[in-house]
Amino acid sequence: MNERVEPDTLLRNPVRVAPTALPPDHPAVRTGRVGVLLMNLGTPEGTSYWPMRRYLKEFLSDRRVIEVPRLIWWPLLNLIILTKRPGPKGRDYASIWNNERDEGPLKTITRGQCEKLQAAMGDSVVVDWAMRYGKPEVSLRIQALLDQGCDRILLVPLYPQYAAATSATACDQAFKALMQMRWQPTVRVSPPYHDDPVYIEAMADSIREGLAKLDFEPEVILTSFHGVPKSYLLKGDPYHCQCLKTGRLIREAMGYTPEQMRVTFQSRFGNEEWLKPYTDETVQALAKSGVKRMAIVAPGFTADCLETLEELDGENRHYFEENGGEKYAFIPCLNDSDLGMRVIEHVVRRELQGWI
Ligand SMILES: C=CC1=C(C)c2cc3[nH]c(cc4nc(cc5[nH]c(cc1n2)c(C)c5CCC(=O)O)C(CCC(=O)O)=C4C)c(C)c3C=C
Ligand SMILES: [Fe+2]
Ligand SMILES: [Fe+2]
Repeated sequence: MNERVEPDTLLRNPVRVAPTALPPDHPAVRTGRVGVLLMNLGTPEGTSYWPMRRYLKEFLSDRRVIEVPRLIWWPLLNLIILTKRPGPKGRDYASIWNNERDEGPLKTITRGQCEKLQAAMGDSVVVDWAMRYGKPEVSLRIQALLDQGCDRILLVPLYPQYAAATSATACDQAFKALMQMRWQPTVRVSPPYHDDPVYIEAMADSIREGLAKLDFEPEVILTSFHGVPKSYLLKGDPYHCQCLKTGRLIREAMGYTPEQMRVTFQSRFGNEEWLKPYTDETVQALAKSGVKRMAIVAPGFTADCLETLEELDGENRHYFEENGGEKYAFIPCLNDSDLGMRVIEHVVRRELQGWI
């Protein structure tokens, strides 16, 4: 017999009964499942010129990231930046590339987080992951969750601190996909967790674990966050304040003085003033002032990526050593470690209350 689904059971656990409205595999059938979509920034598909250019073009065309008027930005981006930047940045990416999987570490780690979260949550939810720029696309992964019967979706921007340039643009991308839908799923967005005690404790534990592996005790530890232009702070973005609060809470949890553990901002781009103090300048100044042993950690990154592995573990290490520093340690991000998964699972379970 040709099995059918009763119209009123399309919403929950379709029961196969005598022929009525829709076949059970019709795309409109929703089975009342809950989806969780982990969203991170994105990474190029390859390290050669064209994949790098495509990635940078998508990223740097985002008005949430670059707020310079288009009339000025468009020629600058297309004529200069997209000609010059893909080459050297591609080489930087090649130095940290996961050759086994042929992908950036950000992808490998985010997939790992997704798989581990799915294992921890069991059948109660369907967990997936997507990238704001590049692949896997947010719109396709939302569709994949719908195809698996999800009628409620929790969007999880994987950024402890909120910034319009990261969390908001990831959500924009999800909402853009929802705009095309007749039957939208019900959506929740997980909030920033910059001061959540579970996150702060996980960071403190991870730093303790990192320090315990060293053959030296750092005189100074930097907590380095990705920067944004200072003008974003002045326009009301809470990112700067959230970073400072995270930095203070981690420092207090570890019992360091403000001299021993400091917040800095890295990865500046262009000539505008960005959030200060700059990580690279601080590293150089510390070495020049006679500091011989330092460590650096990046609490704002949920996964290791170009900005941590190449910039913090590579570039800044050289700055320190070139200027008289002797011992330098980079402490990895939480990634898909037990500590990292404790944080993600905590945030997800809290935001799913009432759904599962
Ligand atoms: C030019 C403006 C940029 C702003 C503003 C910005 C904010 C911002 N970015 C992250 C996290 C990441 N950024 C990464 C790489 C990266 N960032 C920018 C520019 C801005 N970021 C560029 C151009 C790049 C690509 C590399 C380069 O060309 O320099 C990454 C790494 C991705 C990877 O594949 O490894 C992350 C992660 C945050 C958290 C943030 C503001 C809060
Ligand atoms: Fe960035
Ligand atoms: Fe960088």
